[in-house]
Amino acid sequence: MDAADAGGDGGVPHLVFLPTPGMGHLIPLAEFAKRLVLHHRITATFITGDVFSKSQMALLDRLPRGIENVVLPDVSLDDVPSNAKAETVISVSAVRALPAVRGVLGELKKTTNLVALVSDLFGGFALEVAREFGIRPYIFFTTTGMSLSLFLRLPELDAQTSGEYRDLPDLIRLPGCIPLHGSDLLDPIQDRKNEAYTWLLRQSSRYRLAAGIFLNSFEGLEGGAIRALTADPGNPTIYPVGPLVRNGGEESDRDSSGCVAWLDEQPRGSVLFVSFGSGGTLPLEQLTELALGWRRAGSGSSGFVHSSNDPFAFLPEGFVERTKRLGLVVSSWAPQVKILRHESTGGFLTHCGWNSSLESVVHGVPMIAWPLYAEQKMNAVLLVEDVKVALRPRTGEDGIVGRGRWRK
Ligand SMILES: O=c1ccn([C@@H]2O[C@H](COP(=O)(O)OP(=O)(O)O[C@H]3O[C@H](CO)[C@@H](O)[C@H](O)[C@H]3O)[C@@H](O)[C@H]2O)c(=O)[nH]1
Repeated sequence: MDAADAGGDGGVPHLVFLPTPGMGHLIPLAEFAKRLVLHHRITATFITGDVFSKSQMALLDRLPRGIENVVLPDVSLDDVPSNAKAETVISVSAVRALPAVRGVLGELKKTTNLVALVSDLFGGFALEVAREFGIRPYIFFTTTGMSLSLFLRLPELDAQTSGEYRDLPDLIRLPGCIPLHGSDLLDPIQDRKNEAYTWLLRQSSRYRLAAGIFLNSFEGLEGGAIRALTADPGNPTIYPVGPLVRNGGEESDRDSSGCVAWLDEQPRGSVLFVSFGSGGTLPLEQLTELALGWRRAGSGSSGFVHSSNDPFAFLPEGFVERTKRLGLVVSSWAPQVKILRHESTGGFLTHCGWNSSLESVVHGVPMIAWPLYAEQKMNAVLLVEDVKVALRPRTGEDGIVGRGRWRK
């Protein structure tokens, strides 16, 4: 879509972006908005909520002029069970926020040349609202073409399948994609009785209402999937706009952790960077095996990142002290893009979040795939078996990757 195509009767075309909370969604959506505003005659409003974290709001505050942010009051989730899965919580919040979203759209319709709404992958319900206001509804899909293919086929797959997908005897063949075991499909569809599954089904069945879907991937990486998605006349227009990754020059990437200064001192290609994204955690037993395996590896060094409030408390006693010369442990947010593009970094042990995967591919860093949740197992299959830019550690019968398997 370009500015001319956006149409409207006068004034700079204005877009509304509707992200759900979570850095993995916000970072690429913000990157997309930034490029549209800087390279096209477009202005934009992000609609967020009180529930967005400080660092998420800071990221939006740093966007260029021409991008505003409207913060909606929190919706009540008192009736949502405390053990509800993230996909349920996000979908319920998204639906309950719709009246307030309508209010903002109504105002923007009066004051701007509002032409389109772009929501992230949980935005199925907002597509209908955009149509109510006579503006074009788009999805920005923050992960792979392979996952998008699954989302678009989920209603069909649901109708054809009884029982759980993980018990299907045959591989699942999404068009143009490497075949998958049912157990590799994304986590929230692994239990079809769980509400999270019903919500994803409801979300994905609305995808065909979209005027188009922006996909954060590219043909050089997922040629088969993207060609099949674009060739299917039943799909909305697919725009493969990836890889949309930050360049490492952002304020959020400043080196308060000392990572870059430490990397400057290490030999070229010698460092393994370990990070499980903005929300990944490991069971204590696995974290201990990983830490001890790393120490046993001896030569080579690691940046080790963990996103808990007090990650050091989870490491084996004395670990930080004993590994001081071997590597660096960072307690919170690390300047990941700066680390990946540093010449000392030779590998990345990652949870296979799609932004991390793209950042690694863009900077030519081979990966060790350690998927944890969401669609990460699917991403791992793609990276290991199809694109062949990652290896996968062997898991023992107890589901743990032992320290020996970590040896160089
Ligand atoms: O210390 C840190 C930790 C993370 N990041 C950045 O945060 C983003 C993390 O994104 P991603 O790698 O995609 O992980 P998640 O935040 O876990 O992403 C969620 O959203 C992704 C996109 O939909 C999905 O692929 C994942 O499975 C889902 O968990 C990346 O840009 C990282 O560079 C940092 O800069 N520093």
